[in-house]
Formats: sequence, structure tokens, C-alpha cells
Amino acid sequence: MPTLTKLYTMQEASEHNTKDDCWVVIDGKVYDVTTYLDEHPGGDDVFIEVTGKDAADEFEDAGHSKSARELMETFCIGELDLSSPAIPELEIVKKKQPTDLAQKLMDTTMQYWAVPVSVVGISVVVGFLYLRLFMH
Ligand code: HEM
Repeated sequence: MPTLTKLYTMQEASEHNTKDDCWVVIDGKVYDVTTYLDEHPGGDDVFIEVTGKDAADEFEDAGHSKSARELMETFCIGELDLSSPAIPELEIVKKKQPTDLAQKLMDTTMQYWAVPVSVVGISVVVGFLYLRLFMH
């Protein structure tokens, strides 16, 4: 039997991150909790804080009861599309990290190359003037 579960990317789920439209991802499942925000005994802020990531740890840490877990299922709208596991921007930041220091060094060098060049340039001009003044 093919499943009829709707798949969402983390990117798509993360776009629903306001009090008027809020989706959370818990253990690979996507929940539209918009109508539950005001009712949640743990408050509405916690939902906004965990948008854009899998909040399984936060959900477990709160020690939810069996009835909370049953209630949660009524908000399930689909599952996470695991073929695109993370938000692209986060991937790029992660990939950049190992070369971060080298990159910074390069940037600084590129930015301040003018300093040694001007020092040499000014020395040459001053040297020239000095020679001209005192050689005559
Ligand atoms: C659809 C998802 C969720 C449902 C249906 C839900 C439901 C509930 C319910 C019914 C309670 C009362 C206690 C209990 O019965 O266990 C509760 C408490 C709590 N929830 Fe959730 N919850 C959800 C998601 C979350 C998430 C993602 C977080 C954290 C990021 C969270 C944090 C808390 C906290 C901290 C409490 C304890 C409040 C207190 O006793 O002071 N919940 N939740």
C-alpha cells in the first residue's frame, strides 16, 4: 500500500514560524499547532522557539503525558521529507566552518594590502626628495 502521507521539507516547515501560523517538527513528523498555541500548558513561545528544527529533544525534556502525545497526533499534517534534511543556509555555514580561520586571514590580507604598499611608496618618494635636496 502506498502511503498518502504528505511530505514537507524542513525549509517549508520553518516558514510557518509565527503565532498566526505555526508548524513544529517532532521526531520527523510535522504538526500544525496554530490552533493549539493558546491552549498549550507549556506556553506558545516554546513552539515559536523550536520552529525550523526537529524538536524531539525539547518535547521529551518536557516530560509530556500519554494524553499529551495522543492530542499531539490530532495536529499531525505530514512527515519530514528526509531527502532534504536541513535548511540549505545551515548546510553552507557548516561547510564553511573548517576554513573559517584561513578565510578570515585572507580577508584581512586583502583588506589591508594597501597599508604596506603605501608605506613602501611613501618611503620611496621621501627618499627621492631627500636625495635631491642634499645632493645639490
Ligand atoms: C503538538 C505538540 C505538543 C502538544 C500537543 C503538547 C501538549 C502539552 C500538554 C497537554 C501539556 C500538559 C502536561 C502533559 O499533559 O504532559 C504540556 C506541557 C508542556 N509542554 Fe507541551 N505539547 C507539545 C509540544 C511541546 C514542545 C515542542 C515543547 C517544547 C519546545 C513543549 C513544552 C512543554 C512544557 C515545558 C510543558 C510543561 C508546562 C508546565 O507544566 O509548566 N511542548 N504540553
